[in-house]
Amino acid sequence: MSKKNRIETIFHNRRPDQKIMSLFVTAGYPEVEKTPELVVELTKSGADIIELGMPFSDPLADGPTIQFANKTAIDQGVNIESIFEMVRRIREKSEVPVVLMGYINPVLKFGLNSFFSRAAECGVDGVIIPDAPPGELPELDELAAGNGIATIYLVAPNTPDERMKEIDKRSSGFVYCVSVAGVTGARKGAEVSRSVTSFIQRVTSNVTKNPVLIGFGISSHEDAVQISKEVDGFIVGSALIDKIREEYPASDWIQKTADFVKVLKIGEHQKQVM
Ligand SMILES: O=P(O)(O)OC[C@@H](O)[C@@H](O)c1c[nH]c2ccccc12
Repeated sequence: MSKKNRIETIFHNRRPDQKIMSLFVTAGYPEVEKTPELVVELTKSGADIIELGMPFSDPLADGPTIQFANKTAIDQGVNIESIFEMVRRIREKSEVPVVLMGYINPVLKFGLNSFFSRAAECGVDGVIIPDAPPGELPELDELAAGNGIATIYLVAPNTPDERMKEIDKRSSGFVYCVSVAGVTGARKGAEVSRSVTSFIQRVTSNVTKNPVLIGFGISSHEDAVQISKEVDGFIVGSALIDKIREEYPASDWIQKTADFVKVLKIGEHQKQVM
């Protein structure tokens, strides 16, 4: 992969005690025109990586919050081409690593070859395609690598050790550790922390080449700190979208969302002493 990949740079430059925070938003939610501005503001509030969801009508791994965001975006006509345009606009203002996250069908329909070359042109740094298991589409890995784009694969509690090693080998950028079996969605803190410790130990002993980010169900700074202790950082999606949904369409919805992100990153207390 090319040296300039922004995801690599982020992990390379981070301080030893710093947890990388990746935020997921559905491209075009709540408004197509606002996605670039929202992303730039999230970055100013501490997002280290942005995952842009490519909305799909049948999002198998997603819970109600992201399904709702998907539907809102699709109803506004969001498609892969318009998402590339959003990334291009983000790049006018920010060097934040952008990962496109979505399902394989629309990508295949767009054409793998043109998908990866256009993605690279617009400044995309990585892809997460949960229903394209590592090894099943070798041309996807080749095209991504050829265009300097990281392929981020997922490990889950039901992934055997040997498979985790294989996933690590085939991944670049980072490995996405899905903390619980099930779909995306904010969960209560206790539920997040209880069952995952031994799973995380298994992940950190099998995934040795790539950094590991953990996601699914994180909704507060406290959850994030606790669950990411042994890994390189964390991912938040549904809780952020819930927040946007709560604030939108008041005129200050972006600012309110950005404030929520500051607290997610550093905690309520630190925010007050800043
Ligand atoms: O929403 P949560 O529970 O905070 O989880 C992150 C998640 O939203 C994001 O990374 C994601 C959105 N759709 C997915 C599908 C599969 C895996 C991960 C995802």
